[in-house]
Amino acid sequence: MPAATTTMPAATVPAATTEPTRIFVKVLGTTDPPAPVLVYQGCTRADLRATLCSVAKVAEPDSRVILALRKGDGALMPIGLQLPANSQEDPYELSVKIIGQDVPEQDNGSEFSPHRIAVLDAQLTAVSKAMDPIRDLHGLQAKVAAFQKRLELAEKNLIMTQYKAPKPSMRVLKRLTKVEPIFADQPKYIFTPDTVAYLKQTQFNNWQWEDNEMAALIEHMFIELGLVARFKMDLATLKRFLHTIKDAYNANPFHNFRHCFCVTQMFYGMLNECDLVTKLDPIEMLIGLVSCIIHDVDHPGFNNAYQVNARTELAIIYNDQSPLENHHCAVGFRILRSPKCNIFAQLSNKEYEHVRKGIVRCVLSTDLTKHGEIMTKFKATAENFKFADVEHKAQLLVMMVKCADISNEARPADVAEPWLDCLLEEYFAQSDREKLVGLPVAPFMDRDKVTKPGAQIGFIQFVLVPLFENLGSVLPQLHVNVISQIKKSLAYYQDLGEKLKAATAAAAAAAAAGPATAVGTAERAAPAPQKASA
Ligand SMILES: Nc1nc2c(ncn2[C@@H]2O[C@H](COP(=O)(O)O)[C@@H](O)[C@H]2O)c(=O)[nH]1
Ligand SMILES: [Mg+2]
Ligand SMILES: [Zn+2]
Repeated sequence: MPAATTTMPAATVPAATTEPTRIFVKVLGTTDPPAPVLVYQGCTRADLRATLCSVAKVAEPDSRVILALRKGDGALMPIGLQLPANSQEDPYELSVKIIGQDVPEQDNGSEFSPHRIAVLDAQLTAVSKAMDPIRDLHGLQAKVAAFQKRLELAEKNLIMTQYKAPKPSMRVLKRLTKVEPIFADQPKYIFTPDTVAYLKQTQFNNWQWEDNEMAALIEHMFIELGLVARFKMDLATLKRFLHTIKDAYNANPFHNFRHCFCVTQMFYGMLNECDLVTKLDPIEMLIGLVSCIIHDVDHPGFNNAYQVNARTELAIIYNDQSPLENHHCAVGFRILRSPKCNIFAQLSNKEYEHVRKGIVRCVLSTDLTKHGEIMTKFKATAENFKFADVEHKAQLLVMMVKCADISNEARPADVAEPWLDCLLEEYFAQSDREKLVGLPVAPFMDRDKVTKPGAQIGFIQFVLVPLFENLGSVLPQLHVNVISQIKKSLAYYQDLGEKLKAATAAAAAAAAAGPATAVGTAERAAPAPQKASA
């Protein structure tokens, strides 16, 4: 006999305007038949959670209750109002975990039972929450170091202190609809001539700056390149655009606003060091700069492979085709479309179309699966490169944005190495999650397989050096600071790799000789070589 239909709480059912969606939900670990649930348009996600809890006979939902809804094929379904209707024969499977409870009887004992996964998921969430202060500590250490550096620079009069506005500064909220006005008396940053000259160098140290300062430095680039004047940008709009973008970057270990700043600054550094400011049109510099700024906006911290394998919303929306890069582009242009952030407001239609086309091309080109194709095309173009050729310059911009995106190892060692730690932290968080939910794990992301030299040697040898040398065939000035630094980095990691190999062999020999003599891991036993700096 079919179970009685569960409907949403009466108070949340709107005055029947649209037919509700009927879904069937089977509670895992019970013998109850699939329960029909009516999902009304207008109800909230919280209502839906409450209803699912009542179907599973769990008391009031709170943050300790973890619900996981899967289709029959195992795909996780977001518990939201767009759940497609299904049938009693093919119901959604609902697993419930209450944090703090042991694995109950309904666990079928299998390591990968949906219930066990829900339990592990809940534990991971709890552990992750508990880790927050530790992550903060990591961030705090970097902040303290940055602050010390600022003090040193201030003492040397290299930077001027921030002008404090008499009114409290306005907070720019995360979502576009809440963009707040920027007033003329907002905190202003006045950078010394030394700082603005330093900003033009590819060897710039990003770690000394807070987020607001980095936004102000990017604002400075627009002004200094003449883009504000040429495209009649309203300065308050430019500030709001930059702050809205800043807030739309997530606090990931790697894909965060600081990465956005580094990429943008490397692009600006290359423009200057390679004499491109006079060779490119303002509109081309605008395309490159804005591409860098939006290129990873709202990155979720999980890469394209994860998006596809976990069948996430982004993978569905973009049909597995560069879901992240498509998303960054869409979010960027959505922000730009808002009148309060539209730095393109004064562009003619023709100019806007050119800019949009160029930016979309550059951002989509940052998907490394397109790397080979772009390299081959540019190699052919570079043989007879002409600054008078618009398509040649469009390809140059693509290459410059790609280079800037992966340019950490082109910076001095003390700037580059912390970025590798950030990247690995993000990789490991992804692979830990993949292991937990049974998704494929890429070896280069697996904490049990990755070493720093292992991560860098191949990447530098087979991606970075060929990429920068390809661009360097058109921009030979890149050899002076950038390509030479990349090669120093390669030598450093090759040296570290050798030392690690020797230490691993020594540790294995010691272990074979008897457990008492095997001390520490190979990595700990390896003497840390000094990394060559610029
Ligand atoms: N092994 C390394 N991989 C790197 C490094 N820098 C970047 N990357 C990889 O490239 C992509 C760049 O694209 P993004 O738009 O996601 O930033 C990044 O995700 C890494 O996978 C590096 O130094 N070493
Ligand atoms: Mg990206
Ligand atoms: Zn990036």
